[in-house]
Amino acid sequence: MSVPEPALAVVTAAGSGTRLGCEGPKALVPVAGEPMVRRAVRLLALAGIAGVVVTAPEESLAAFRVAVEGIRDEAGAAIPVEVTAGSAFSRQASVARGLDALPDLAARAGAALDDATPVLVHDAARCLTPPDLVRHVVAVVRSGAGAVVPGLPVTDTLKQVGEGPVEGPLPVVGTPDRTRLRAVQTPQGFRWGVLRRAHRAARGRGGSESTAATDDASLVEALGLTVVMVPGDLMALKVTTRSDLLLAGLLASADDEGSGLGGK
Ligand SMILES: Nc1ccn([C@@H]2O[C@H](COP(=O)(O)OP(=O)(O)OP(=O)(O)O)[C@@H](O)[C@H]2O)c(=O)n1
Ligand SMILES: C[C@](O)(CO)[C@H](O)COP(=O)(O)O
Repeated sequence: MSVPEPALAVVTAAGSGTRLGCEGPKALVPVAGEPMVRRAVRLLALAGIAGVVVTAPEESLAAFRVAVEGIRDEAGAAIPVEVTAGSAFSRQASVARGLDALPDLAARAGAALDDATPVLVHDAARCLTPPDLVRHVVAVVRSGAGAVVPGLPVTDTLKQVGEGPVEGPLPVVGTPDRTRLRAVQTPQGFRWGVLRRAHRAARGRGGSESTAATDDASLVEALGLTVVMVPGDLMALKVTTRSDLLLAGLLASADDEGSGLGGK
């Protein structure tokens, strides 16, 4: 049996954490005693990802390098982790910078980087993502999909609203059928050729939060290519607000103690 090509990842960690209201970079905030970025990269390594580029705030590169030192895979071997400057403008622009650093990272990891190489894009803020979900996304890319996203059915009724101030009041203009909607998570997985093409085509639009894409799969959709949805996992929640941080801390402590929490 042939050995599958190693998979690589870009972890986005250059955000400031405005909605969390933290003092320093959000990805350095600890969850159950471990900085979010370290936890996110460590779980990727345990899932067999061969090397990771981390995009960090430009002024905090040294602190991020310390935070991700000495991360090992399941067999105990250190994996290469490259910390590079992300963009203050948008997540999309940060991912683009991470992709620029990927060829050097692949060389350090002794991995090929050809059109079919599986490349994940993952949020440091989803720092509890189970290795099983990571492995599943990679497996679906290896089986031939160009782009794969995990997602969960929504449990609230969703309304579409008209124009107006965010705080409202706003007119309700529609109620989409929620059985066809999914709340999308990361890691999102791609064939390298597809991801590179999608980001190149969108390069001019990442300069501000209002014009940038909110995820990488939508850039692939914009090319008219197929994106496949697989079941997400509640543990892949995104730490955005104070209450998310509290919940993540509780879940991480329970999981670290081997409660078997997690899964769907
Ligand atoms: N310019 C940016 C913005 C976000 N991110 C990363 O993208 C992920 C998802 O972003 P989000 O949860 O919105 O983080 P922040 O931008 O830090 O949060 P906020 O919008 O509240 O400031 C995070 O891991 C964040 O670090 C990034 O790399 N570069
Ligand atoms: C990529 C993402 O996590 C998928 O749900 C999400 O769109 C990121 O949004 P954010 O506002 O940058 O946190």
